Amino acid sequence: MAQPVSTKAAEPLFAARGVSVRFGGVQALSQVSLEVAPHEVLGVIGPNGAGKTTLFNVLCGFAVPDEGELAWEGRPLGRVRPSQLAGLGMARTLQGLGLFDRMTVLENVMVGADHHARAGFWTGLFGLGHRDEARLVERSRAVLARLGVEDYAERMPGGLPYGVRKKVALARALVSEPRLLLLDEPASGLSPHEMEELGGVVRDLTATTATLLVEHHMDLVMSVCDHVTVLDFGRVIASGTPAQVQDDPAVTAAYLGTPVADGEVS
Ligand SMILES: Nc1ncnc2c1ncn2[C@@H]1O[C@H](COP(=O)(O)OP(=O)(O)OP(=O)(O)O)[C@@H](O)[C@H]1O
Repeated sequence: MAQPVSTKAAEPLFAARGVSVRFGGVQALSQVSLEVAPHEVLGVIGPNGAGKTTLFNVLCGFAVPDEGELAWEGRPLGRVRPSQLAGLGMARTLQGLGLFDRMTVLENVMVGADHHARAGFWTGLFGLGHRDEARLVERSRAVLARLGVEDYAERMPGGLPYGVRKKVALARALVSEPRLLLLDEPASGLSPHEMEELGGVVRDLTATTATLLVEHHMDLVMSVCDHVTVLDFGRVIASGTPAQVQDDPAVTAAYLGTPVADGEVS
């Protein structure tokens, strides 16, 4: 097996250390560690049941690990709550898009900016000054334009094509100008063209934002990620550049369903 490499020079923006999660008798995650450096794109892959969703939930603060910790810029976060992560400058998109059907696309995106609005968007609805609100509208429209869906700003999301709704969910995450974006299967349901566009957006974001994506589509992972962490049966079995993990026999074995011997597990 190729040795896991550490080619990361920068202090990690976000790190998980020794994270373990059990569900009854199932060890969903076992001593999982990873680091996301500023401006990098980290992919998390693994076969079905490898623990990707569980890890994503821990990173978002939705699930509390039995062991291990998360750290932001080197500082342990302790017990993490989703709202706390947003305050640090972290945004996420989930597999279920979670758009509000009774709000326009633009309003859905504005909701994502509550990290910037001092009192939060809902309070802001009643208390934001005109100038603040105008700025928020402008920023939300700019993000929609960046993703090529500004023409849908006044529409309700319900009847829109899935690819458009997915971009709206991404716009809602981006409007808070996060330093770290967590994406759970961002390419699922997208056409090859939309997937390519998504890859371009994620790469462009590296100027300001680090991204961690959990993804099944290997083409996307291999083309946009700087580093990839591979899970199998809740363990990290490989990590390195896309080329390194692709050449790793433990990764091939995991995807072919061949159990990896204990000695090969890093
Ligand atoms: N709430 C739960 N209760 C019991 N077991 C669970 C629960 N959630 C996940 N598991 C188990 O934990 C393990 C990891 O599941 P997880 O959903 O994190 O994997 P995954 O890599 O996201 O899988 P997939 O690619 O199929 O979505 C699996 O064995 C799964 O059955």
